[in-house]
Amino acid sequence: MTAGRFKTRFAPSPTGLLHLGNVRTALFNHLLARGRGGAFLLRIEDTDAVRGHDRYAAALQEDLAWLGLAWDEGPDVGGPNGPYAQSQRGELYERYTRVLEARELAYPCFCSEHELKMERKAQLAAGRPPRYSGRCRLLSPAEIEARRARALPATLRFHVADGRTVEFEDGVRGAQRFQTTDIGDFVIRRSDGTPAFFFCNAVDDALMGVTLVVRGDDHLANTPRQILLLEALGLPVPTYAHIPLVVGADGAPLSKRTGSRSLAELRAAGYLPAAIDNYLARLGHTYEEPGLLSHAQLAARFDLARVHHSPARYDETQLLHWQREAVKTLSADAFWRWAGGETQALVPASAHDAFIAAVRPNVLFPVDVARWARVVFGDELALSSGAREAIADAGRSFFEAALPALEEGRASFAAVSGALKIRTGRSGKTLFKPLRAALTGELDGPEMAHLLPLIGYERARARLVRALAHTR
Ligand SMILES: Nc1ncnc2c1ncn2[C@@H]1O[C@H](COP(=O)(O)OP(=O)(O)OP(=O)(O)O)[C@@H](O)[C@H]1O
Repeated sequence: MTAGRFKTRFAPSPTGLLHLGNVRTALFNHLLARGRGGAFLLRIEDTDAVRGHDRYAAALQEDLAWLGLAWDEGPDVGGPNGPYAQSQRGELYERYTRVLEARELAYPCFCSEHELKMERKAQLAAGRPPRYSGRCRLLSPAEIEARRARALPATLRFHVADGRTVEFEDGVRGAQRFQTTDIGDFVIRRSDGTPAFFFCNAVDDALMGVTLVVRGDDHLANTPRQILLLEALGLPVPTYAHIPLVVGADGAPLSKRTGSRSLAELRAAGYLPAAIDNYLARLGHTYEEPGLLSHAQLAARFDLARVHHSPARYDETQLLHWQREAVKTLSADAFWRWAGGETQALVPASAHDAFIAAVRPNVLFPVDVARWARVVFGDELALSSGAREAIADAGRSFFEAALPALEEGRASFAAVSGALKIRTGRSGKTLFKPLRAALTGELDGPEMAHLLPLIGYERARARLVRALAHTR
């Protein structure tokens, strides 16, 4: 067991792809570890009998690595407290349940689901909060043996002494108090022999030397139970910080079960790690700095005291804002890789830098870049309906004048539009709109002064001839 060093962790259950809710929890833990020179640990919580664990465990590691949330201990990288997948730690949990049994703090419970349900119903009807009555704790050794002889399924329950108060200082929510009388004896091993989530989770945090647990406030009610377990086992109790969940537009928490948009999906669409990083670090947490920050800067300024106390609402407009900021900062090489195969195939090497400079302010995703690559370098220019209309409105005489103006100005947009202004007497929108429509097929886009040299004289000429044909 390592002690002392500041250590946070992310402990997902690999039951689906990570969404922005769980990713933000991972990020907050990572920022805290990096900001305080501590360690960040990744643990895979795969004890429940759900299929697909391996696939999702691999996917979540890929996601975290892509986002730059490298773990100092965990799968692949190893560390002194492994193994880091709970499915490989069964013996350890057994050992700690035996400790509780030996201390007479855990006992087998043979109550059936039906019996428990009836008990809860009766308690609720009597206006009391439902909790296990502790009935099986009173069984004598002989009665226990008799039930075992009948092969009755049994869970293992942890005995919670009545009349105590569990107190802890939550890193976000401040002082917390829970009465043990409200908790009741709870299950630490299911009847199929698998250990319960909060048992393994608490034991692992202690054994792995985690000093700060930052997790969603969906876990708040587990915390007093986990503190009681760790105290009973004589294991160190970490500090806890419960952060409000990220909710969707409908106000419901993002969840794997409800098919919230996954990080993998956002990555495939071309969202950049810096955009996600900056968006999530500010989702329910305040930074003074308005601009894009590096991960190290985000970490240095992260503070649990600035985590908001109400649920954070996922807002795609904000995410797009950070995406725009992140696109601005991509190096030419990174931009090129991000832009993808279609753009790489269309844009000649000699035009790389000029093309990036031209389109960068107008693109958010690789599909946008590819669209401009087709507009500039494609042979077949598609005309939007707006562009068709603008060309028709400008009329035949406009394009008859545009051809010699192009001849004169060649690939300089200032020269071409200047010559066209003289020839047609038009200026402003009435000049630029049909010209852009004919040359790009669109009414908006990157500056024509940047685009025309890339489109080049030959292609531009063909496009004006085609526009002329459209005016007939
Ligand atoms: N919507 C959310 N917002 C913020 N944190 C979340 C959200 N959903 C889950 N978490 C947190 O992510 C961490 C990892 O959780 P885990 O992968 O086990 O997901 P989960 O709790 O099973 O969620 P899900 O509902 O998506 O299955 C936990 O600390 C959990 O509190």
